[in-house]
Amino acid sequence: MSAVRDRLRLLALLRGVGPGLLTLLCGQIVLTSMVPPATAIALAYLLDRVQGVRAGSLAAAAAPLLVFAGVLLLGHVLEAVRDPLVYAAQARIDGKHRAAVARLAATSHTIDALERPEVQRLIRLARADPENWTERTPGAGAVAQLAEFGRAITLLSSAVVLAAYAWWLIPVLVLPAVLYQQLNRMDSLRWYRAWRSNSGAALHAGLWYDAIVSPSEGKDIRVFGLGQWALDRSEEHIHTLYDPVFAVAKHQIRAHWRQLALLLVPMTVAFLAVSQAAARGHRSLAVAMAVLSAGAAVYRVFGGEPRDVIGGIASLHAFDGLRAQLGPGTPAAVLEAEADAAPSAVPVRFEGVGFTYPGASRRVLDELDLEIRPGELVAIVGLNGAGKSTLIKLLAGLYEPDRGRITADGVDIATLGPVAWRRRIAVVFQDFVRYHLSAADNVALGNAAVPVDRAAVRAAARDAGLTEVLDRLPDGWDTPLARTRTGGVDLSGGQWQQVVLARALYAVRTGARLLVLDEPTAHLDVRTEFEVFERLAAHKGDASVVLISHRLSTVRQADRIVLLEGGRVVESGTHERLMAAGGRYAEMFTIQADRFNRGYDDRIEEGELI
Ligand SMILES: Nc1ncnc2c1ncn2[C@@H]1O[C@H](COP(=O)(O)OP(=O)(O)OP(=O)(O)O)[C@@H](O)[C@H]1O
Repeated sequence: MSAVRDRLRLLALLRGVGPGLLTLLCGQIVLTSMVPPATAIALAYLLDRVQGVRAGSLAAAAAPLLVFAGVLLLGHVLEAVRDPLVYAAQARIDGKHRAAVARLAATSHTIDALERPEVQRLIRLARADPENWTERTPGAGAVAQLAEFGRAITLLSSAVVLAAYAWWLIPVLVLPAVLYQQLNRMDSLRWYRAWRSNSGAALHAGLWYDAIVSPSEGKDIRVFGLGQWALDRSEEHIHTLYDPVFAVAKHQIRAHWRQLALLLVPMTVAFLAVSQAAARGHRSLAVAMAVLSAGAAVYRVFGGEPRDVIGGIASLHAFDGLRAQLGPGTPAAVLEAEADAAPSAVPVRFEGVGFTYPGASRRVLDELDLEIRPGELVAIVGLNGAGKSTLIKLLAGLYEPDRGRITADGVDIATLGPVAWRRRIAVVFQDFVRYHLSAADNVALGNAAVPVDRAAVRAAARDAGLTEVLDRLPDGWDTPLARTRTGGVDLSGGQWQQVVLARALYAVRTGARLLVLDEPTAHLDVRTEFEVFERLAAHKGDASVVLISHRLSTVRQADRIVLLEGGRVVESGTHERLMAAGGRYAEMFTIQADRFNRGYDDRIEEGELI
């Protein structure tokens, strides 16, 4: 029953093809399915006439000859239009299906689900992207399923021709043919399982292959001389993927005699019987020819591709699995409607927040209390691994606390809804994204919810100290920030940080009231960093700012400095107060200042503190 439901689901995808193209495709399939029996009948008609006319005067055979030629010609035309029609239909279905997978993945507003290997596996399988070494797509499955109806028409109409001659031809020819197709389908299923059982190898092969051809990994590959090594790894994984598939294929070729026997034995029996009847004059040669060609058609209809249907259904099942993993989610339109277009700055509080990464045992945040007041510039400092970035990810709603809550003006941000909350905040992550887009788009992506405001883009770039960099770009604002794009350029790490800072400042100019920056100045030299900090303080308006930095010389200007250790806030106050208190912050600052004065890196590692 579920097999029927799966097939109906595949057919339902054909709605995405559009009425015009679907009509053409159905027409092509139905007409193609009628060609074999029509050929059989046209042949019988022709032979009948040829037998009946005297040698030398074949004029009476002209009409049946024309009919026969017409049927053959129609078959060729239908064959020729098949590929473009199928290609267009598959492309439309697959495009819509992949968009649905992306939409489903986007309904997950936290990122913990996307970090699960099972979710990534399901996304790859559901998307069925040929780039992921997937050969069978839902589009191919849907079209193959439709084509199976065409084959059923051929089978039925050929069976009618056969039955008109002798009913016993049905069990002799049609039943073995159905069994033949069943064996084919089982073979395809085994083949598909062998293929899927090593899909992880495809992923690894792809990773090494991408590393060889990508400009970023290409640097390491060349510097460390890893080219051949990476190629060998990629080939190893390809072998892991294909060896079991080839083994199954080899076994199937060897065992193919069963199918051959099913094909040849009944066909030989039936064809001998029909030929003999014609030879003895019991039936005319014309009828015998019609029966023989209809009998052959019965077997030809099973030349289809069960793998397309199996692969397409597997992709739909993966889509269901993904939906189960990600939960129902809330439609983006509903969340958009709930979001406030012009939020105001409000106090944000971490109240007894505890957090452990899914699958990890160590608690990263533990009973953390912190208040960010409206308009305040709070710096968060701490050693590597103290949990600073985690705190920001929770603040951005990318993970939910396992204990306690984060509130905005007293309301839990979890109940505010992700869109409403994210409209209020702008975040620059340590591992920010360098979009292969123009400089202007890279800044304007700070707020995709409003139409691009060129004046705000320019102002944000100016505030981030980016104007000089942009002035030097060959195509100004429209220059793509990627060397792999025509006319594109690559920026230095520090310049990229300024672009991303401008992105966040653009978000503030267009409505965000909490600016969160995770090490926004790590790539900047000390002077530029100082300037950026000054600009930030000057241009943040009434927005609150949370800033993470390892350079304590920069954060000393913050309204308040918060030291994170052991998953909680251990010190909080202005630079002067914390220095006067002589605690951990004062110790860190003194070590850093000393190292800086001696010309070393000013970061402090664990173990340097007493
Ligand atoms: N996605 C993740 N899954 C599991 N553990 C993680 C994940 N991200 C971070 N961690 C762990 O959480 C702890 C805190 O990491 P976090 O990145 O928040 O520290 P941090 O203070 O920002 O460090 P740094 O100063 O080096 O950036 C670390 O032990 C890290 O290994």
